[in-house]
Amino acid sequence: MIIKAENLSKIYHGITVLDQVSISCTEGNICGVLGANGAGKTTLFRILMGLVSPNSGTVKIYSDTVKPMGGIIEKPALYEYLNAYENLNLFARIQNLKLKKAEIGECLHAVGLPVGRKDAVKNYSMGMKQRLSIAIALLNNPSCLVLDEPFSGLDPMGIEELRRLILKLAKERNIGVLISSHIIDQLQKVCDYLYVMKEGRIINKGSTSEIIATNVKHYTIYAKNIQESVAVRQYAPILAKDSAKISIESKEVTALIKEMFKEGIEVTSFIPELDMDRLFSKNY
Ligand SMILES: Nc1ncnc2c1ncn2[C@@H]1O[C@H](COP(=O)(O)OP(=O)(O)OP(=O)(O)O)[C@@H](O)[C@H]1O
Repeated sequence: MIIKAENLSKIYHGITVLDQVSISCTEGNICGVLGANGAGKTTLFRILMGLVSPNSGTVKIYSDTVKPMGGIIEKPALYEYLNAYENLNLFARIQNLKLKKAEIGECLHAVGLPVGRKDAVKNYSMGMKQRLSIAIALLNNPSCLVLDEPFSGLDPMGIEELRRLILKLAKERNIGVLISSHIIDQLQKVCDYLYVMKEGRIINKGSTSEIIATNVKHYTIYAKNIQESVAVRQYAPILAKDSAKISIESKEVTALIKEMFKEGIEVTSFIPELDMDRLFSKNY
């Protein structure tokens, strides 16, 4: 265990924006917090980072490092007119860290940024700014990395690259990572565990595979000869040229795939589509 928060509540101007929220993250694990705008994700992350005090509840951090938490809350805060090297150097000095040029180069390399680029970060893409902010958050070798909406503003390639970086960091450094988003697709491909937040409360939680299995509404199957499948037809599919959208219980999926295999259907993908109403209506 790296971080364990229990029964966190936060009240702003008489309004409860966090209500008895409990959340934890272990070494090497990536936990996602999914919630619509205003659900309380940023407030929760601010409390976990020690930037805001809760009205009640506890945060316990299990780490020997001096600064166990690192993170980005809301958008990357960089010195836009300095270059990447100068940004890292400045943030290191603010924290009393004396890094050699080569060490700064290593920090840039670790997040996949070019080491030799000399121009100001105002020229960087959003994805590069996110990477640089992560490099800054990693300066103290934290045990837990907190990333608030890290995918926002990124294009699909940028999202994929950032996902890969997060997976690499969690694995190589054995750190816990907490990520928030209001888009489940952004979290489900990278998170081991998901918390679903609504109006300041955790209303659903579980391993990502459990959450997907219990909240899938439809699957879209892609296969060139899908129209020939008798097995698929029993699910009253919505058929397109080489795809079929069906409603099926997740426990029946394996049997259907086996049937389709016997029929010689050349399945290229089987994509689950989550039922957002179900996901957000549960009362955990
Ligand atoms: N400093 C503050 N003072 C007053 N109200 C606040 C403050 N910070 C957050 N809130 C309120 O708390 C609620 C939760 O906001 P928060 O930013 O934590 O949600 P969020 O899930 O991160 O949303 P978003 O995705 O839009 O950032 C909102 O109603 C917000 O207006």
